[in-house]
Amino acid sequence: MLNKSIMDGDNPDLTEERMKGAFDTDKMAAVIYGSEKFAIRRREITESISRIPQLADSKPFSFMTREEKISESCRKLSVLSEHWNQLIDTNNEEEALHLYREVLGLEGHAFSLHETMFIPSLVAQANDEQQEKWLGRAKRREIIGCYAQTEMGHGTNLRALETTATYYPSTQEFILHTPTETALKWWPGALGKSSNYAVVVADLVIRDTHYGAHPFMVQLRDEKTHNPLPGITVGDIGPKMAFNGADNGFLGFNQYKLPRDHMLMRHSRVEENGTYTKPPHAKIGYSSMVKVRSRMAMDQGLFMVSALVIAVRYSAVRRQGFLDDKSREVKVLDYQTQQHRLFPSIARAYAFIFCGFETIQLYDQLLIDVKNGDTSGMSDLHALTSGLKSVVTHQTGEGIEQARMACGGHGYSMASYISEIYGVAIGGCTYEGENMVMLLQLARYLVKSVELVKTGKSKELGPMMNYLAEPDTQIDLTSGPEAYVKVFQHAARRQVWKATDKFHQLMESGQSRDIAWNNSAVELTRASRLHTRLYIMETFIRRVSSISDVSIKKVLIDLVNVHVNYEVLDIGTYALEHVSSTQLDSIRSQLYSSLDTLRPNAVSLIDSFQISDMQLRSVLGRRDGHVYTNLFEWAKASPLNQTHVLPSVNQYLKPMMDKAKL
Ligand SMILES: CCCCCCCCCCCCCCCCCCCC(=O)SCCNC(=O)CCNC(=O)[C@H](O)C(C)(C)COP(=O)(O)OP(=O)(O)OC[C@H]1O[C@@H](n2cnc3c(N)ncnc32)[C@H](O)[C@@H]1OP(=O)(O)O
Ligand SMILES: Cc1cc2nc3c(=O)[nH]c(=O)nc-3n(C[C@H](O)[C@H](O)[C@H](O)COP(=O)(O)OP(=O)(O)OC[C@H]3O[C@@H](n4cnc5c(N)ncnc54)[C@H](O)[C@@H]3O)c2cc1C
Repeated sequence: MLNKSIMDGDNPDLTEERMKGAFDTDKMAAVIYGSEKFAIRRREITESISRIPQLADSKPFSFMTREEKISESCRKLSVLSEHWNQLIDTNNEEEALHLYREVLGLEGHAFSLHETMFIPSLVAQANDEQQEKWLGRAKRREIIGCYAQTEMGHGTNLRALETTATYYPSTQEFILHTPTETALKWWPGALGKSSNYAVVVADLVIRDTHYGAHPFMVQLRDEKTHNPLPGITVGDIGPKMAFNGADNGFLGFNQYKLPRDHMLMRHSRVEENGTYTKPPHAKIGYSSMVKVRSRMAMDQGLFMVSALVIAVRYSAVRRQGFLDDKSREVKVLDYQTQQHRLFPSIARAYAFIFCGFETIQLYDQLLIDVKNGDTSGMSDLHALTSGLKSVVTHQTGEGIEQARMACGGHGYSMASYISEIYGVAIGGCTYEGENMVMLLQLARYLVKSVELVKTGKSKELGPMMNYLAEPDTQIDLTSGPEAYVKVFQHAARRQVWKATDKFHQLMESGQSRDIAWNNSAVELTRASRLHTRLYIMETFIRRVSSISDVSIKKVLIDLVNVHVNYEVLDIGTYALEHVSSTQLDSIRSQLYSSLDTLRPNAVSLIDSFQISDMQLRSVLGRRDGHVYTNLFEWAKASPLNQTHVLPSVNQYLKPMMDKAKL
């Protein structure tokens, strides 16, 4: 059986699709998840979870209130605590993430930030002694932590954080203080009600000198009673667009005392007498953000995949309208418009995940290098992940919204669950650095790269930047995907140079650096997007070229073809400088034929992600495809349907109607 999802009793329309798939979905899962070993482990973990009934949802998420969601996730975490070691290798981050996604879903929970930022901050920022003291406790989940950096008045501009940590050599203590309302920490996930510790980022002050943002390990609550400690004001910031299983919080300090060794001191130090040692790289304290950004291509790719699993399966069972055969309505997946809506996003999702694997590995390597005193890779990874997180989150939002619309009316129902996926995913456009701001961070690097080329120092260009120094050449579009890479290189190069020239010219005309930068910013962000999309395309092609299995490679080449044609058309206005409108017409035709080629494998391509029904939490996207029965059962379970006559009818509507009858 090539598609391992085929099961007796499934909707025959889906079974038909699965039979059509030309490749083994287990083998594809091994490619997606980086190794056969991990793909197998994922399935084993999913299987083991299904044997623990207490880990199942007690009722559909979409019928739960916020309080119920928080309580449900805490209940499951306590069940999980009895089973960690039997379910996963607790030192394996990817296994842990899979377990969390399966059991707790994507709406957030008490440990969301503990695993993603609190522990990584201790790993990267605490010295050996401090790790000895806290890391084990955190990993054993004796304590729950979060990452408290953003303030009500400042998130992006870390240099303006107002929370102070003032060192007093006389007592060898820091005093943490929130001087104003705007200095309240605001947004940190799991801060409001769950965490009893936090890595707090505050402005370090010693003898009236401000040294800027530094991380501190801070106990927030009593370990026995969980009550806030004296001097701490903490609470939940209220409901959000999505991610409401998480208690994002606020936090204020009133002259809160902290022992000296609670500043995380792997890279910068404050001695007993107040002598300050600066870190080997000014931005080394930002590493936890880089860690999360380096994960985001993978995580966002998986968000998009979840929406696509739902939309593609649904499109294979939804019949509406006619093509040639007037005796039976067609599957909506057969419409070219539906394919155009969904397939380029499938391609992007694969591409994002392949990029994600690269950036996760780059971060892990950087962590080792920095520990060995080599910080030279920090700028490259910062630039790469800044651009990638911005492009990927934006395109994921677009893809999920298209998936919702592809499901027609049912996509708008919470039964599809797509709106929740959308709400959580697009949070990524904001968290870990607002997208425009992060595109501008990459732009700094691009501008510097052009300056290197201009001054004859091309040899010093960082990875991925050599194309900026190359001359424009004639492009032969018949020479395969590499030709499309050339189109992107031309377009990105031209835009990067154009934006840099504009910036330089404005400065030469007398504008200050900051004003000239601001007046070039839209062009600069365009340059960053094109550069990042070039990286995504190159990574996708490189990964697919490295695959040896013939049937897997064949379908992924079909997917690459959808990708390169779609992407070049999508940047048509930039590509027009290098590609004629006749060539664009021919790319259009190739896109339509590549959609057609991909069609028989569409369901198998999304099944290959092996996202369980439990993780998907979508009535519309279930593996069995019995959409209408499942939908009706779900609606009947709505709390509103537990009684024929609601109290509000008796209290308001009926008296109103009765009165009108008199
Ligand atoms: C293991 C199991 C895990 C289970 C978990 C289950 C989870 C399930 C998934 C659920 C998904 C949802 C998860 C939700 C998680 C949400 C997490 C969100 C957390 C946060 O949002 S934390 C707060 C984040 N905040 C930010 O990102 C702030 C953004 N701002 C900045 O980063 C900086 O202020 C900024 C913009 C970089 C500017 O900094 P600044 O100091 O002012 O620097 P300059 O602009 O002046 O630049 C100077 C110079 O420095 C270089 N630079 C900047 N940053 C870096 C860096 N990080 N590394 C290297 N170099 C850096 C910059 O490029 C400049 O260089 P030049 O050479 O040009 O001078
Ligand atoms: C779901 C979620 C979870 C979060 N979790 C955490 C957490 O765990 N811990 C934590 O500390 N924080 C967390 N945050 C906060 C988050 O990191 C910040 O909201 C984010 O960094 C953006 O900062 P801001 O809110 O200050 O936006 P602002 O910077 O105020 O952005 C507003 C607008 O101003 C623009 N802008 C700002 N500066 C510039 C500039 N220099 N140039 C051009 N335009 C600019 C932006 O592009 C944007 O359009 C979370 C946020 C969300 C939504």
